[in-house]
Amino acid sequence: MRVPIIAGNWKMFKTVEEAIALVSELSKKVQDVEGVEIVVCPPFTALDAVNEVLNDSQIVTGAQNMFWAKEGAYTGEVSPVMIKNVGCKYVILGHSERREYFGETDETINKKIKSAFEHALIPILCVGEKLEQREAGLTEQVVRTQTEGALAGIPAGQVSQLVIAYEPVWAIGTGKTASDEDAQKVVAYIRKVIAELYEADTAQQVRILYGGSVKPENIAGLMKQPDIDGALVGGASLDAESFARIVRFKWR
Ligand SMILES: O=C[C@H](O)COP(=O)(O)O
Repeated sequence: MRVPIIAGNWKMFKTVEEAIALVSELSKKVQDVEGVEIVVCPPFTALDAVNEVLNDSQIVTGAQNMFWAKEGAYTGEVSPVMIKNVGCKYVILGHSERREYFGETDETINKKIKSAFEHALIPILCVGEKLEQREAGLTEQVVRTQTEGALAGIPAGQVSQLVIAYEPVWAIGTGKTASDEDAQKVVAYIRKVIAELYEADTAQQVRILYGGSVKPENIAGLMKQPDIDGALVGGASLDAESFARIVRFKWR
C-alpha cells in the first residue's frame, strides 16, 4: 500500500518571516490529518527556520534542488549534507524549471539522485513533456527517456523509495490541468517503464505524483486514479488554506 504524498513546492517565494507564518498556520490546519504524508519545500534560506517550527508536527520538509558533491569549491551551490543537516527528508530533483533555466540534464539529475540516496535523502524526481512534445505525440518517449536517464545505475532497493512527479510542462502555473484520465495514463506508463527497468514489485512501491495547476477543486479527481499517489503543488501551496484543502481532500 503506497502512502499518498501531498508536497508543496514553494519555488522562489517567501522570506523567512513569511515562511514561518505559512507553516505555523498550515500545521494547525492539518494537525488531525492521517494517512497522507505532507511535505513542504521552501527556498533554501527558510529551510532551517521552517524545520524548527515543524519540529513537533507531522509535516516534513524537502529542498527544491541540491548539488551532488558533499562539499567543495562550488560557489552558490548547496550540498546534500547541508540539506540533511537542517532536517530535510526529501529533495526535488530535475524540476522542469531547473531543466529549462539552469541547464539540468538527465545526466546531472542522475548524479544528484545517486548523491541524494547516498546521503539518506529521498529524491522527488520530476519528469514531463513540453506542449510541442505532447502535440507531436512524444509524451511517452519523453518521460521514458527522462526516467531511464535519471535512474541509470540506481539499484532497485533505492528506486522503491523514490518519489516521481509527473509534471506536464504546459500545465505548470498555467491553470491548465491534464485531465484525470490523461494524467493517469502517463503515470501508469511511467510505472510500466520502472517495471521494465526493475521488477513489477519495485514499480508498485514507487510513489508517483501528478503536478501542474493542482488546486483544491481538482485534487479529488486526480486522487481517484489508481496510479496517482499524490500531488506536487506549486502556486496553491503558497497559501495555508488552499494547501490544507488539498491535503484534506479525503476528509472534506
Ligand atoms: O512543482 C510544482 C509544479 O511546478 C506545479 O506548479 P503549479 O501548481 O503552480 O502549476
